[in-house]
Amino acid sequence: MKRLVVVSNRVADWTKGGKSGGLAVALQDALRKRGGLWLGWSGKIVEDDEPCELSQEHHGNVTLATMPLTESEYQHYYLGFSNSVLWPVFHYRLDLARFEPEHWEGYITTVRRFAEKLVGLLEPDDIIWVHDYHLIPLASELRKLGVDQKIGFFLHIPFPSPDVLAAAPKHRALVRALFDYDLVGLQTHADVGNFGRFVYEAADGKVLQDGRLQLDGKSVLIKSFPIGIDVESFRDMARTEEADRHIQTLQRRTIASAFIIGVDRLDYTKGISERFRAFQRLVESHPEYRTSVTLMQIAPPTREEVLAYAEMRQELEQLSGHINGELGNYDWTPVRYIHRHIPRDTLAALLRGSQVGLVTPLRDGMNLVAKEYVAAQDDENPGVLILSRFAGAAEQLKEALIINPYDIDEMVEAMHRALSMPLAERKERHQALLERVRENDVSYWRECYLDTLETVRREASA
Ligand SMILES: O=P(O)(O)OC[C@H]1O[C@H](O[C@H]2O[C@H](CO)[C@@H](O)[C@H](O)[C@H]2O)[C@H](O)[C@@H](O)[C@@H]1O
Ligand SMILES: O=c1ccn([C@@H]2O[C@H](COP(=O)(O)OP(=O)(O)O)[C@@H](O)[C@H]2O)c(=O)[nH]1
Repeated sequence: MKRLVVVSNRVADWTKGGKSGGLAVALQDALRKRGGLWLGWSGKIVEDDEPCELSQEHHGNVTLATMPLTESEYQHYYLGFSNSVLWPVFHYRLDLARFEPEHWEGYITTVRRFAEKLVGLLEPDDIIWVHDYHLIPLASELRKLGVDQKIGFFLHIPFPSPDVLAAAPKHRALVRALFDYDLVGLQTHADVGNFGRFVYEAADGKVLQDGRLQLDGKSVLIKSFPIGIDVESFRDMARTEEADRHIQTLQRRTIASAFIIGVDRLDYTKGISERFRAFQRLVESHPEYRTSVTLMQIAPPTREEVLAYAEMRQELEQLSGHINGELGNYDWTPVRYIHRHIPRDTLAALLRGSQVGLVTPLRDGMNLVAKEYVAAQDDENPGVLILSRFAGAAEQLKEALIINPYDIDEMVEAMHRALSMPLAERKERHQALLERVRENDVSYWRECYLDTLETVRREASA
C-alpha cells in the first residue's frame, strides 16, 4: 500500500482540549486507521522575519508535520483570502466578503510555502491528498516543483452556484488550478452539479464521455464523496460510565425534562441566531414547554479576529440574555449558551442525553454533528434530529425532520413535532438514519476516495 500524505491547513490536536472543527476530527479518524504523514499549520504564529521550521511528532502510525504561519500569512492567507473571501462566498454570504488585493498575494505565497515544505518530505511512491479551500492551488505549485505523484483534492465546504462563485475575485484561476489534480472530491451531488455548470456554462469547458470535465486542455474527474464519522467509536464514547455520569448530572441540575441541543463553532453560517429566535417563539406559543424544555447551545469560538465573527458573538450574547431575562424564572433557564470548546467525549454524552438535535445551518458543507447526534442516540429511546435542507448531510439523512432554517415558524413546528413524537416513529426514523450513517462512515469515505484516486489519471492535453 502506498504511503498516504495528507495536507490541510488545520490538523488535529492530539490533546483533549483541542480546537473544534469537522475537518480535523474526520481526518484524524481517517488517518488513525490507515496511517501516513499529515502536514499542516501548527496553530502558532511567528513574526514575519522569524524562521518557519517544520516540526514532526509521531502518534502511532501517523506522523504529524507542522509549521507556524508568519503574522502576515495569518492575516492575508488565513483570516484574509481563506476566511474573508472564500468562506463567505462559498457559503453564499456575499455581503460578508471582504477582498483586499494583498489577501490574494498572501494566499498564493503561503500555498507555495506549503508546497516547498511538502516536497522535502515526499517519497516517490506517495499518494497525496490535499484538503479544503485554504490550499486550492497546491497541486499547481507542486507540479511546478516537478511533483508527479497522484494528487487528490477534497473540498469540505459547499461549491456554490456559478453566479455566486463569480463574486469571488480570482475564481477562474482557482477553478483552473483544480485541473492540476488527478481527482477533485466534493461533499454532495449538488456541489458536483454546481461545479459542472460553472465549467461548461461560464468557462467554456466541456464534459467528456467518461464523465471527466475538460478545461483549457486539461481534464479532471469531479465526484461527490460525502464525509462520515467513526460511528462505532462515537457510539462507544456516548456510552461510558463517565458519559452516564454527565447525563445524570445534566438531569439533576435542572427542572427541565427535555433538552434541545445545538453544537456549532460560533460561525455565521450555522444559523444560531435564527435557532434562538425559533426557540423563543416555541416557548411563547406553547406554554407547556415553559420550564420543561431547555435549549443548550454549545458554540466554541472560531476566527474571532474576523469582524463578522466578533459581531455575531455580541448578537448571540444579547439574544440569549434577552430570552432568559424575558422568559426565564428562578428555577428555569430557557437557553444555556456555552461559548467554550467541549471535549468530544463529553459532547457525545450531551448529544445522547438530549431529546432533540437541532442542526440548522444556513449553508454547510456536510455537518458532522448531525451524524454524531444520530450515532449517540439510544436505540430503544432515541431523540429526533431536526436538520437544515442547506446542510450537505441533508442529501443523505432524509429521515430527519428537514427544515428551512430561514423559516422560523417551520422550525417552531418541527421542534413541537419532535418533542411530541411517539416512540414508534422516533425508533423508525432513527433506525433508518443510523443505517445511513453507518453505511457512509469515515472509513468508507476514505477508501472510496483513495480507491478512485488510485485508478484515475489526469490528462494534460485534450
Ligand atoms: O480550521 P478552522 O478555521 O478553525 O475551522 C474549522 C473547520 O471548519 C470547516 O469544516 C468543514 O468540514 C467539515 C468536515 O468535512 C464539514 O462537515 C463542515 O460542513 C465544513 O464546514 C472547514 O471546512 C475546515 O477547513 C476547518 O478546519
Ligand atoms: O465544543 C465542541 C464543538 C464541536 N466539536 C466537534 O467539531 C466538529 C464540528 O464539525 P462539523 O462538521 O459539524 O462543523 P465544522 O465546525 O467543521 O464547520 C464535530 O466533530 C464536533 O463533535 C467538538 O469536539 N467540541
